[in-house]
Amino acid sequence: MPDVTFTDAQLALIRAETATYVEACPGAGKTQAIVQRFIDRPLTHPRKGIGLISFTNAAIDEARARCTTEPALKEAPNFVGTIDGFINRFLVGPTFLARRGFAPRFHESWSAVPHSLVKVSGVQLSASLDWFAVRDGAAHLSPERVPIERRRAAASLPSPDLARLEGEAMRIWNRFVERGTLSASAARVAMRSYLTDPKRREKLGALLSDRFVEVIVDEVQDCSADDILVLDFLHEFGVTIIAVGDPDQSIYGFRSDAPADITTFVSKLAEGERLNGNFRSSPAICAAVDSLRTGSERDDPIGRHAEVKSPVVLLSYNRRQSLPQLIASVIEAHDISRKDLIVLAHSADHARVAAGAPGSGSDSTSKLIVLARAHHLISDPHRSGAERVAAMRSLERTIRELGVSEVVELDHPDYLDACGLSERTFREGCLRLAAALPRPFEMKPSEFRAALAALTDSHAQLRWTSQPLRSPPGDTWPSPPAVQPEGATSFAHSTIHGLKGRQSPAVALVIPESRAEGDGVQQWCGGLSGEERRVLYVGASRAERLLIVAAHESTFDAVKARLEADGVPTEVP
Ligand SMILES: Nc1ncnc2c1ncn2[C@@H]1O[C@H](COP(=O)(O)OP(=O)(O)OP(=O)(O)O)[C@@H](O)[C@H]1O
Repeated sequence: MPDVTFTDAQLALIRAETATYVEACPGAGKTQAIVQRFIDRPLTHPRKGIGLISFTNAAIDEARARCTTEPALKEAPNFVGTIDGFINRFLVGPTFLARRGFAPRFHESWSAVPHSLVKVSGVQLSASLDWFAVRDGAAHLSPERVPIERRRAAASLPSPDLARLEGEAMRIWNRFVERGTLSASAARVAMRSYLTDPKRREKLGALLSDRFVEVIVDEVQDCSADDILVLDFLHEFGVTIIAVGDPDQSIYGFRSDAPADITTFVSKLAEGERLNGNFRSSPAICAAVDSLRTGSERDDPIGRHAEVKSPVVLLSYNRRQSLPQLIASVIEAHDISRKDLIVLAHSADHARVAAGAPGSGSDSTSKLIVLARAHHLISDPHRSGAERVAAMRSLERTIRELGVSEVVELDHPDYLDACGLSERTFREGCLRLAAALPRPFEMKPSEFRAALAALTDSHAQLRWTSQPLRSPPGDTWPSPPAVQPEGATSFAHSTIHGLKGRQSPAVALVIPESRAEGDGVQQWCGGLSGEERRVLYVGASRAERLLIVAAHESTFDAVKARLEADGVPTEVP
């Protein structure tokens, strides 16, 4: 960890004796301070543990890295992890086991679970189970969870079709839960029901207050209504809650179907001094962040970049493909090395293209196309580790869905048993399959299908069949993924959500086309608060020395005018 001298406000947070909430600006050292608290506190109670819960990996990674010198810190009775991990481990897992006699299996989302696609014959839209919210035993398609490119199709579904789709979603959901397969949202539904049963609540409360003396919560603004239920429950049973957050960085509202009342919860805690000093960013970046913030607070640049004079650089673009070159010229002029820049956008594909990396291609759910795309991503050395792992999971899931009739409906552990495989040998089998395939997008879909049909050893080992695979119309691939030209390099890139809690010396923030139904720039320039504006705020506040705002030409004038009106030093190269 960097050698830091904590400020008085940070020290007050590190040493608070009672349940406390502290609000802070971006880069205020919240994460640094709570990790320090986590390291310092375990001696406060001889037997009980401390929990550190975060919504981003930044705090978790930092805490785990610090624990390498004292490994006992991350062991029982302490806990370091996400709120999902906390809910599964301490609330849903043990209660489910006690009630049903077997332990549930948890998945971050349904997308990793085979057979979780919701399809109804005669209904145009096939839906991910992740797009539904379940309340009181009924599934509701939640438009905010539908990817933007499918949202219109979802919104225009006739009501009878929607009802059938929701009915089918509930049926699939119940079947999984019955068998003990739970996504994070299914675990929350179970948790809600456990916590509303007074006897169970009492029992769980006693267990948890015996286990934890304190739970520290980072990024509390990202709590859903269910997360608040957990914190409220812990507070009620006497576990000290230390919460830190920045309300303007709340960018996960789209995941919940009910708004979380964070204000009421934090009002039950003592309010610590706001951390206004921004250790991360230069003065121009702090000014841009102030402009993007809905409230009137001001960040004070107090860190090692407080003397950096660079203005915020504004770029206008028409096609995202033109951005890599424009960005390269800007960083050269500002003496920033390529490795110090990250391109950020709301959408992963926008960030990728603006960074000069190839796009992902079609989002079709046809199994042949899914396999082709997964194979392409796995074998592309320019893809990040995370992308290749996600592609591997998608290939594994598809192979399971292509299972022969005796195994296709089995739950994963039963499937492994039936095939005589372990999780490791199953994964190795899928990896071997991927390695044996030719490059799909250099041949016709029917030829790729024939190559899959010829993998008889793999069919026998993993018990799958290529028979249901169909070639797309005209035997041509719909929008195959682009290939990185030989010798070309792209910038690092990420979604804004993906860089939450972290920072980079230089950031190019890509603002997309203006949208008739409203967008972040309209909220910002119209003085309105809104999640899309907050996403821009989070993106801009990741920058340490140089912020490039690359705005589509449909929003550029508005962005420039707003920044200038707010006194932000800008430069248009
Ligand atoms: N007292 C301090 N002195 C010097 N540097 C500090 C201090 N506290 C934090 N920092 C540095 O400031 C940067 C931001 O810290 P940190 O990530 O903890 O902020 P944060 O409040 O969690 O930010 P955000 O909410 O925007 O993600 C880091 O580089 C950290 O090392």
